[in-house]
Amino acid sequence: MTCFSLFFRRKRASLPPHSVDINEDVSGIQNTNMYSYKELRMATENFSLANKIGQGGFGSVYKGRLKDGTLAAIKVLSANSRQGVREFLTEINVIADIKHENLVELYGCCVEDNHRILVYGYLENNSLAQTLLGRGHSSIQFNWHTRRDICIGIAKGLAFLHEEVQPHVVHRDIKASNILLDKDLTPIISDFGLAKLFPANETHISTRVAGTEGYLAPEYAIRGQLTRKADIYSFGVLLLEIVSGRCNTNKRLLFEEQYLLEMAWERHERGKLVELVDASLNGDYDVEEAHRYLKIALLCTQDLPKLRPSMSTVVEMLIGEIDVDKEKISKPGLLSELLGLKGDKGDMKNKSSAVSGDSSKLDHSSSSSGNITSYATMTFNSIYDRSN
Ligand SMILES: Nc1ncnc2c1ncn2[C@@H]1O[C@H](COP(=O)(O)OP(=O)(O)OP(=O)(O)O)[C@@H](O)[C@H]1O
Repeated sequence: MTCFSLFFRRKRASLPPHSVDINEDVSGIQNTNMYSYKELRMATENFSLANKIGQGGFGSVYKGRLKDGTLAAIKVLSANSRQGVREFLTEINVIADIKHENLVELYGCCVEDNHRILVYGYLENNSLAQTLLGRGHSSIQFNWHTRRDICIGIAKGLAFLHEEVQPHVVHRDIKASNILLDKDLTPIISDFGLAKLFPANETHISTRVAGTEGYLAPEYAIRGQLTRKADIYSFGVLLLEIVSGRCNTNKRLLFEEQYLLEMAWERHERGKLVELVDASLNGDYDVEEAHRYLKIALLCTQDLPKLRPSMSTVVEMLIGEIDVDKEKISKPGLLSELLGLKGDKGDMKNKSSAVSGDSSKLDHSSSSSGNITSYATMTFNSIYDRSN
């Protein structure tokens, strides 16, 4: 096992199952409504399959009607939850006091015997992963205006967490499946189980890496250095997904098309960024705006965290208040330093085999594009694949 594989034990790597006892201190929960198990059982008709609306790492999610008639999404921590009790507590700790139109609303929780349940506002239109990026049929029309509004809404929610909430919140798991849509297709950021609070005087912390493959900022994935810029990187990846209508990684495609971020950098260098816009829009979009959005995505996914704009700047860029054309985008490069792989392509090839032992993908990457990010992503992915 290489040292890198420690980072990537599971797709949603965090705590090992049962690392925190179910009875971990819940007595401190004060800042939210406490529901009785009986009320939630009645709300969901005894947690019936008919009311089950989702399944995540945490456990099952049910739709239910509370005593006062409000519709709710009721998340039941499963006995063998890999999200764990600690994330249950984090979720309450982080969002119970926060209200924003782009953040999920926590109505309360239930802590009774071994039951650990979270109760949220119910959101009618599933997640972006299930709708925009899902393979199944979705009745939602994601036209350009809708996509633009979704991008702006997510950015505003994140800017609020990063810059207005005290202590600041880093979400750590911004991705398509954590963006839910309400009945008006307003995007709502959910799933705060991995979030970290940053007191005002702390700019970064070193932490165990948790998050989702494909969205992880390199400095965080490699060094565990967490700042708000890690969320901004993930947001950049998500922005690319929304504009292009595809997942960041799709291993069923031709090799050259498997990694969306690679494609974006490659198109950017050829001055053809706009080729990435979702073909299903049939050209019905504002070309300048779409180009701007793709450029913002690249600004957010620059290797050096300090070069990535803040979230409030991203909001201004998205709504057109800052001229993105004047912004310089720094090509990938830092990854090679982080991996200790400075040098020419030949160098990278040799070291790649040494690190991962899987030279076929890496050879392909370095010879086809010579792009260091591409190379490093391949390294990440091969390490990741083998450690799972
Ligand atoms: N507030 C909500 N309103 C409506 N549906 C919800 C709500 N919260 C969750 N869901 C549904 O439940 C599903 C599972 O959500 P959950 O947050 O538990 O897991 P996930 O984010 O999909 O996966 P993971 O836990 O691995 O990140 C969602 O995809 C969504 O369909």
